Amino acid sequence: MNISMAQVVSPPTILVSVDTQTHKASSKPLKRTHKSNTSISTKRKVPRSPLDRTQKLNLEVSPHRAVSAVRLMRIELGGAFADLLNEKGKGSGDNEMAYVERSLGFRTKALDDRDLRLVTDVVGGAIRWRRYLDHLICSLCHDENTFRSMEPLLLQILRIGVYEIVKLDMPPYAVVDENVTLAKVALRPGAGNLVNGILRKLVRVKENNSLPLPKLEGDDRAQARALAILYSHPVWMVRRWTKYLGQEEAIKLMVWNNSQPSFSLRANTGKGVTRADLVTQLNVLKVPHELSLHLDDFIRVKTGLQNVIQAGLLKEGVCAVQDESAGLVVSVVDPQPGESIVDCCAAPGGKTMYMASRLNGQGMVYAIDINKGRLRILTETAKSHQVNSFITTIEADLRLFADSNVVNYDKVLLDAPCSGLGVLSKKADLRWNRRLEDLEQLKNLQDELLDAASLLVKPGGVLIYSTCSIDPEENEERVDAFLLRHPEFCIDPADRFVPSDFITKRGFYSSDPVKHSLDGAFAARLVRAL
Ligand SMILES: C[S@@+](CC[C@H](N)C(=O)[O-])C[C@H]1O[C@@H](n2cnc3c(N)ncnc32)[C@H](O)[C@@H]1O
Repeated sequence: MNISMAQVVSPPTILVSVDTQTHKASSKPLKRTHKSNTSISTKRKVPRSPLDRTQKLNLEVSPHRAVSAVRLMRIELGGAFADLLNEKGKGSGDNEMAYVERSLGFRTKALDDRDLRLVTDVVGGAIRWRRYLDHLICSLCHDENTFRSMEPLLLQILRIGVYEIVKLDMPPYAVVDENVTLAKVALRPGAGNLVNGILRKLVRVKENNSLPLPKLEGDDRAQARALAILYSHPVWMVRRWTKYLGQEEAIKLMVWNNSQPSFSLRANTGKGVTRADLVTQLNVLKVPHELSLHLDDFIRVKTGLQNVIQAGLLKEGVCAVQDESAGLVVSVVDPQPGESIVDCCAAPGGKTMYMASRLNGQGMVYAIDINKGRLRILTETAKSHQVNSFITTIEADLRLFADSNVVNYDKVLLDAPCSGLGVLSKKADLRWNRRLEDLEQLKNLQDELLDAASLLVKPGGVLIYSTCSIDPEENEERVDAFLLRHPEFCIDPADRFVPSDFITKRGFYSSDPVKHSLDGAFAARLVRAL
């Protein structure tokens, strides 16, 4: 098959993409009225002289708290992504301090490795536990209005303090003092007094074992509201999971979502790096790891990802951060040398890279995506992974591309835009940015993309539909609706490609965060009649 770039590049992209990266206005449970009075500016300023810098250096404030407060502001008000800020690692320290200076008016001493780990823990934790923390802060305020009108920076400082005392069990009076200092220096003495009052009350109620938390009692709605505070999730998610999984499993899922995420690394065999090579490198870096039980090229890493990033292993394309649940989707595709595979919603390219490396030097992956910026990342990654000769990128809306394209392919992967409800442990802020209404929009888009993707499958070829959601309405229900519209397709059980533990009664692949300790993902293999 020959498909030149001129034929396929950039049909007009007229529809806006909706994917797991779409950030919507957050649906906060405890609404607050105060407008931001601390700007999160992204403007570059003229570089300061070294003298200026020393004058603005504040040695009283603990660096990890100042940086955490500013990161939290950037995430909540500026739309930055928690996981991306974490991935930047130590190298971004200077830039980070510039943000601190612009937002707080002073610099702190530079972050050391311990500070950096604390920033990751505190920021991730304060975001995940936001609803729980806000409930405690509001309960300990003089009155509800004080909470509702609290300025954003003050609230972030309190969230940090409460999280450190209640969830990290840090020495309480040191936490109180340090956060009071931060509030005084970054805001004003009165703000420090408020932080002092609330955190001291918290220490007392914690010591008496009487944290003001709701009881799990009353009707379903009341229980869902209580669970939403106790496990810090939106009420609609609690209700949905209670309906589909039952209360006990819903709680286990929320506990998983609140736990420190672990990561997997994939050795880049496309570049000739074996898993044994990667193990050697991780040993040199003293990064604790375990071999994946399910995939030959994968290694699990619970801590030490920062060391891997700092050593340049990702940048040099030695390995990629990829969850095993996503790797197993590629196993369901089962790329074979010589095949032509379309990756319909490809960017930023995690699955594209793995598929290309499994072609063993023969065949082509056509990577389509509507988002130019994300496709650019895919192209760069393909170069550093040395699989660019086996990938053709196509910037297009799949629906327009499929309508105008006459070529049929062996395999078509549709890794559809979805709610991302399976990856909430890794994407700490996603739960607050998703709304129930998003699901309806996403389901329509998924149906349209499935119809479009099906046009690209050759007779006898395979369509693989996947998501990183655990929601049946985005998974099995979309497949069922598709099969009703397209009787020329039928289910091809995925049990030949992934361990039976991941196979549902109907032959779909499904990873369950609680059962498998992986992200939640889904994939269905659908074969087109000859
Ligand atoms: C879940 S992400 C894909 C992740 C990717 N498969 C990976 O493994 O890295 C969904 C992607 O669908 C793309 N997308 C959304 N609507 C699209 C459309 N109409 N046509 C093509 N791509 C679309 C988004 O830009 C986004 O990159």
